[in-house]
Amino acid sequence: MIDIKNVSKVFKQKTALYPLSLTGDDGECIVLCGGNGAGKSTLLQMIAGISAPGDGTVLINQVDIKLNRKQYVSLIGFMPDEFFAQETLTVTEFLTFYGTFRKVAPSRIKEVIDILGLAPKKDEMIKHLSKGMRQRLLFGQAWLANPAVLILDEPTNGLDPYWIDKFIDMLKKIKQTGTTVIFSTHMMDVAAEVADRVIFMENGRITEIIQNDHLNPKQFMVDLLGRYRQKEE
Ligand SMILES: Nc1ncnc2c1ncn2[C@@H]1O[C@H](COP(=O)(O)OP(=O)(O)OP(=O)(O)O)[C@@H](O)[C@H]1O
Repeated sequence: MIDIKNVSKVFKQKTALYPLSLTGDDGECIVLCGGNGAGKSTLLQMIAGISAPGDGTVLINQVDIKLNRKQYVSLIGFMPDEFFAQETLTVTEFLTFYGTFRKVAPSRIKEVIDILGLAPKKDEMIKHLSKGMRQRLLFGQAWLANPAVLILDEPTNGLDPYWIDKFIDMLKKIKQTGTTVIFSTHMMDVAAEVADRVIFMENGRITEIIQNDHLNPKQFMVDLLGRYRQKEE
């Protein structure tokens, strides 16, 4: 579970996040929505421990990164919005590299490659992969060790409709294992399918939270689209 208490972030003079608190339960999926510069990536990077909050704390399963970084990092998986690795590594080498830190068995690496449809590309260098394949690989890296909390920055960017549907199915299964999932997206249909809660952000603040009661999926979609269009106007 995630417990965010009063975190804020200022870059030089620019406030990227005003003090914000949020919790995410085991098995819950939280989706962050909002326009460019709303603060979604800043918040996700703070939960991932990549960017330190100016103020406040983030706890994962009660662990504070400032007190036990090693344990904190072992509890999370993070998919950034851009590729960050040496692109001359092959698909298998890249996942093996990350798997080594997390003591992931080779059989699990193979399983993730298969599930993500990357088996035909397993010996291909990352630089030769399409955008969608890179996205799947980045997702695989985050999910590899079955973390307690999965943090994904715009995971469906560049995915074709087939892989968007697969991604939605995967997240539904991952939630059932008790993993807390938090991700950002501009795709309301993806949010409507998997979110238990959708958090709208604007200029570094939470502006609205829409809870999914799972009783009326159509109404949830209507509520999300209504809120999204309101923001666009
Ligand atoms: N490293 C940085 N240095 C300075 N300002 C930054 C930095 N990272 C983010 N910001 C600023 O913080 C604000 C929030 O940015 P952030 O990337 O979190 O938004 P976002 O909601 O993820 O946007 P997008 O949908 O475009 O990815 C923006 O005004 C951005 O310019």
